[in-house]
Amino acid sequence: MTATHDSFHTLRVALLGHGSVGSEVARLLTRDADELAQRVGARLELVGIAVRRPRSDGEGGLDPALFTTDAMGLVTRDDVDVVIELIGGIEPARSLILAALEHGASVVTGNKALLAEDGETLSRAAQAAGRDLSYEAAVAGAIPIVRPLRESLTGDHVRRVLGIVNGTTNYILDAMTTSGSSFVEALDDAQRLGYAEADPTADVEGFDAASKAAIIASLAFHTRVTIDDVHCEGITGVTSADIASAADMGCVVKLLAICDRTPDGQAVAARVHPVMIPDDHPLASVRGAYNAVFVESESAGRLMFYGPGAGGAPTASAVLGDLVVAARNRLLGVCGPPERTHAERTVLGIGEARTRYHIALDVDDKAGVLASVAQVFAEHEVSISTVRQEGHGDDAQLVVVTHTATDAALSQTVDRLRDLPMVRDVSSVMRVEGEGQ
Ligand SMILES: NC(=O)c1ccc[n+]([C@@H]2O[C@H](COP(=O)([O-])OP(=O)(O)OC[C@H]3O[C@@H](n4cnc5c(N)ncnc54)[C@H](O)[C@@H]3O)[C@@H](O)[C@H]2O)c1
Ligand SMILES: N[C@@H](CCO)C(=O)O
Ligand code: NA
Repeated sequence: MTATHDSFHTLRVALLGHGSVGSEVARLLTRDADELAQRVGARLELVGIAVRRPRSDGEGGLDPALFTTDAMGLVTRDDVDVVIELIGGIEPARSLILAALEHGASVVTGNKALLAEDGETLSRAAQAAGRDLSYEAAVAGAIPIVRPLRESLTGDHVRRVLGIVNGTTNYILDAMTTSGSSFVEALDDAQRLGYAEADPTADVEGFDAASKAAIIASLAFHTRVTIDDVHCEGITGVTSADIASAADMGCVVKLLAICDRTPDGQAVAARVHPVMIPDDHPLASVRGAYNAVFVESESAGRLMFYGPGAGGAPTASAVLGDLVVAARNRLLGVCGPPERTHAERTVLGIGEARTRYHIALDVDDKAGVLASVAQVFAEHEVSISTVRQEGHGDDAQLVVVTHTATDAALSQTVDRLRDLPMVRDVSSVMRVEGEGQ
């Protein structure tokens, strides 16, 4: 028999932030109140929304009395069961989350920047309080990836996770590739559509993807990886020439987060940088603000998670999913499985990563140049996969794609190439993923 609304308990929810994601969460919590009550087994009452500036207009049809600028007062109310943090940034978000947990509330957050910087403090506080700390929205928006890594795959050995985890940069690279938009035009669109962070530097410089890589690596490899461990290069240096060069090779340029562990499982690494990937690679067809995450694990094999990685409504879906689970747990008087970061694995630097390079060199068009260039590769034990010359005379360019080598050897090779008198400029250097050794 279905319970009537009046027979339900009420759980009280406080929301911090009413921006792209917060406003959508508030809207759905209100619109779907009856259905959510059925799913949880209790009504979810939104008791306050913390905002930076006072509101009297009852934005989004909400009762103006819900809005407050006293976020700390809201999270420390004795009657709040779940706090949803959607203001972003390190402070005051960290202090608010810690205060909420200390006061007995479970916490749902989408704050990858904070989790990647100081997730350990938050998860210890949640464990000490016996409350849930959930953050599905923090990685790849709507795509369920945190829960699969934290729960579904926790009996397997994850070897590598490879993903497009930033919608803004994927949107920009896609627009530059397919419609020839400029970087600035595409970024403006991404901001207007609510994909970009409050400060879009976090997106375009790769920090947002690096935060997600740290969270993914921590969950996948059961160890603690922070933002400081992640090698990070953004897309501000990607030129239309790089995109054209990739197209000539049958590739597209994507910003990838790559998390892997050594075959013995003793060390892990996480990096974010632009790569060229072949057109027929599944990640090449991830368009617009969509995200995709590949997980390779010992027993499960290759799994792919794909979907909207940013935007108010998709991200609100992940937040509400966490909210329903946290609320059910509150009713049962339990909390979900704690994060297990028992393994203190070494985190390797970028120099030890094994990768391939695409290098474009503006060179003098004369005898012996190719031999001199090839000699530099040989000296660093970097094997060349393909080499082609484009143009002649003053326009001569050599495009070299290497086999796999350590990043340290590849970057030393590029430094030496810059010193060669017949190399006028190293016009493009980009790592290559996909087929080939
Ligand atoms: N937008 C997305 O697609 C997306 C996706 C996944 C995760 N996230 C994360 O969700 C969080 C919110 O993102 P958003 O896009 O909604 O941001 P936003 O900038 O649109 O909204 C943030 C809101 O918080 C308010 N705020 C900031 N500081 C505050 C404070 N001290 N007290 C009260 N209110 C304060 C701001 O006024 C704003 O309304 C961030 O952590 C972000 O990284 C966003
Ligand atoms: N700014 C982020 C939001 C999702 O985390 C992005 O563009 O992917
Ligand atoms: Na997610």
